[in-house]
Amino acid sequence: MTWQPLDLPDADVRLHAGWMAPVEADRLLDECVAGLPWTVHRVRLFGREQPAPRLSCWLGDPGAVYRYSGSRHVPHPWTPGLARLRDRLQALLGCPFNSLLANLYRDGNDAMGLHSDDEPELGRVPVIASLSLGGTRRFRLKHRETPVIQCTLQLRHGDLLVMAGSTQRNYRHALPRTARPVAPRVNLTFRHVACA
Ligand SMILES: O=C(O)CCC(=O)C(=O)O
Ligand SMILES: [Fe+2]
Repeated sequence: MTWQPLDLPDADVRLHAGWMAPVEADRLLDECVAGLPWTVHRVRLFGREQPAPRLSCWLGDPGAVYRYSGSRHVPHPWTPGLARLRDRLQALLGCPFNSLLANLYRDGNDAMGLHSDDEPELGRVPVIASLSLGGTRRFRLKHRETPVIQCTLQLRHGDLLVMAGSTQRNYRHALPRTARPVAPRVNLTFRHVACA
């Protein structure tokens, strides 16, 4: 398998199914679940602060402070394994990543609602590289202006999804809940934030 561009107007989304080999993905999943300082972030939803339905952790370079859903996040330092993965993704995609949001979806009740990764510090044309580990989950993309333009992908263990260009400006994305029994899933989204 290699890169598959998604056929979506006003966007640049590419999926490399099985980008990371299963053995390596197994090891990284275990390292992340056991080794990252997971917390429940608070998110602002309809004007109210509430606990996010998932566990999360920010990692990054010391200056890469990031505002997300109304809170200010100072990153944890890179672990050796995640710093190596960051270097690999920078070389592969030819762009810098100084920050990583890791999410742990413990079961099908954990989810992420429709949003864009369009905070000002990500810049006008952010490149977001997202690695999926663990249980397969659905990922939805929905056009902002024309919501009938949407697509749903299944993200599997080792899949790498890259959202670039005008994707964040024109689309929102989500990881919906599911009633199906699903294994825990870790998602690693590498980003570049402008340092203050
Ligand atoms: O879990 C996913 O695949 C999506 C995560 C996401 O959209 C985010 O971290 O901003
Ligand atoms: Fe996102």
